[in-house]
Amino acid sequence: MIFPDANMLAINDKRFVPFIAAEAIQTRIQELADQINQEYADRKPLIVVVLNGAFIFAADLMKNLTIPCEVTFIRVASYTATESTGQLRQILGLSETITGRDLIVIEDIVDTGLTICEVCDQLRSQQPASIAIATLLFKPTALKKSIDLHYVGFEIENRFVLGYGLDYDGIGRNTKDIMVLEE
Ligand SMILES: O=P(O)(O)OC[C@H]1O[C@H](OP(=O)(O)OP(=O)(O)O)[C@H](O)[C@@H]1O
Ligand SMILES: Nc1nc2[nH]cnc2c(=O)[nH]1
Ligand SMILES: [Mg+2]
Repeated sequence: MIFPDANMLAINDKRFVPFIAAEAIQTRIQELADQINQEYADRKPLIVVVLNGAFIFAADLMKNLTIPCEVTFIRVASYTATESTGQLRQILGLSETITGRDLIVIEDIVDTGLTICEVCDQLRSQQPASIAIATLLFKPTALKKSIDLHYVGFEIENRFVLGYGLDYDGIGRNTKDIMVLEE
């Protein structure tokens, strides 16, 4: 990945080095938004942002959308509630009726895919008209569940990344560039 202004970020014992530059991120987001603007030209999608990680990507993507759209924010509970069917993480915060709506779910990263699969399964149970996924980052070699990703910013190798919404231990979400854990 390219990065023009070399620098380094240290958090606790970890060192992160530049990986995807802010300019490259913004250029790619504009391309994704152009695609969404075309494909949803005659629809009014509901943008479903998965907090916390996706908040910066979602904001920049939405600024480049020219179609009418609404936005809502959900969170996947970090605790697990054991039910007879197995382990289920709840979706918190969804107050809208999504039945019959065209949903675009926004994630910062699809890694194992477990989070986005859970989110989509639970959204699907309320019978939306359609669900598309937009993720800024995708680690294909880490994927544990097969999932159809409609809008992918960057496919990356299986390394821990940080910045532009992504954290390490709660820190580091506020960088304009994406950094990677130094090997
Ligand atoms: O594909 P997966 O292996 O499930 O990983 C991806 C998820 O992990 C991160 O969220 P996290 O649960 O760490 O919470 P956060 O968004 O609040 O940082 C990221 O924002 C995705 O939601
Ligand atoms: N910060 C961060 N969070 C993640 N959640 C799943 N994969 C990652 C990653 O590579 N970095
Ligand atoms: Mg997340």
